[in-house]
Amino acid sequence: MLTCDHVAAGYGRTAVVQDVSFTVPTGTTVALVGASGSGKTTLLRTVLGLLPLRAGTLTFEGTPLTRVRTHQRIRRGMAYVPQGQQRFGLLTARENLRLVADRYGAAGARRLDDALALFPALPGLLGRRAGLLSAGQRQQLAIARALISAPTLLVLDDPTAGLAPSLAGETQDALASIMRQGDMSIVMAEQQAGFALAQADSYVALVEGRVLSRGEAGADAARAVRSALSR
Ligand SMILES: Nc1ncnc2c1ncn2[C@@H]1O[C@H](COP(=O)(O)OP(=O)(O)OP(=O)(O)O)[C@@H](O)[C@H]1O
Repeated sequence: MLTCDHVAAGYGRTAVVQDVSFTVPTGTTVALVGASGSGKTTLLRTVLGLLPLRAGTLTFEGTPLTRVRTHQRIRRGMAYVPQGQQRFGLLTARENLRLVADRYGAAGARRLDDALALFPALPGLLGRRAGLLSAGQRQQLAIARALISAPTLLVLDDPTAGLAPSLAGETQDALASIMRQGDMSIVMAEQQAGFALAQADSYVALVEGRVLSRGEAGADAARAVRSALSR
């Protein structure tokens, strides 16, 4: 379980995220929605420890994260898929996946197969350099790589933003399947307040870095939040 309690974060003199509180109960998904620039990425980077916490508390699996660095958070079970994945572009897709799978022996090999089964296009692309994949294919590769580490908390930054509808649909199907399995907690940022908000267990809507509303997710919440955010 992740708890964000009155969290604040920003850059230089700019306060971006202010007084944000929510929890991600184990095995559930929280959709983090808000317009471009509302602070979603800033908040996610703070959860990972890539940006310092300026106020409030972050607690993961019962432990305050104040002195826990990013690599330690990852070792404790967090995985982060940033928006617009560019890393390991010179390695093939297969090498990208094996790099992670090899750390986990037989379990890693099994999880690699499971991850490939979620993304029908990936098996045919394994020999291609990651840098030559399309943005959507690279996004799928990045999610697959994160899944192989069997995280307890998967943090996804707008995983379908800017993707062609067919690839966005495939990625959404895979994410919906992961959510249904309920093996991990998920925080998923989304600008469009669409798929994530409809499918998640709960949501947090941000406006200018502050919580506009939060509650149970679902189709009704998606409609209400879209209407509130467009005002
Ligand atoms: N490195 C940085 N230095 C200074 N300001 C930044 C930096 N990164 C982001 N910002 C500012 O912080 C604010 C929030 O940005 P953030 O990327 O968190 O928003 P977002 O909700 O994730 O947007 P999007 O949906 O477009 O990804 C914006 O005003 C942005 O200009």
